[in-house]
Amino acid sequence: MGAVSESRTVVAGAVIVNARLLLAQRAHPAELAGRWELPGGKVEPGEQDTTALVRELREELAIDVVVGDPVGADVDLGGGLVLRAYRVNVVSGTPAPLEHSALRWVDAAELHTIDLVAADRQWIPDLVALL
Ligand SMILES: Nc1nc2c([nH]c(=O)n2[C@H]2C[C@H](O)[C@@H](COP(=O)(O)OP(=O)(O)OP(=O)(O)O)O2)c(=O)[nH]1
Repeated sequence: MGAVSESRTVVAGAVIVNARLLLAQRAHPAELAGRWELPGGKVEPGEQDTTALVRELREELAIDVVVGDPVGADVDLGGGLVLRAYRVNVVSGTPAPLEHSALRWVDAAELHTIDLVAADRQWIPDLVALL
């Protein structure tokens, strides 16, 4: 009941190691392909954000993470989607681009110049503060 009016959360993870942030290059859809994002995906109905983010990063990157604090503010993507980022710590595995075109580690300077997915640009100051 009421499903059409409820928003769906997209969770995204900020993996930071040695003052570099892990970005993933989208392979699809066409309008986002080639642009860089924080890896993650949609929270399933009834699923916790943290559970969803652990699941998504296992599926997309083959890593196990512990989810930490939120990063920045939620971003309204339109179409009933709300985007939310969390800091995550890798507990096992090495990130591999299982569902993305490529992965890249960026420092604060590179974060300003890379072609981020538009919604993620709002988090640049928050992410730079963590780098
Ligand atoms: N994962 C992720 N998605 C983002 C980011 N920024 C942003 O606008 N998006 C958008 C793109 C998509 O419209 C939506 C997430 O879709 P997705 O394709 O990653 O989700 P998913 O893995 O659950 O895939 P699916 O159910 O659609 O097949 O959020 C981001 O930083 N990370």
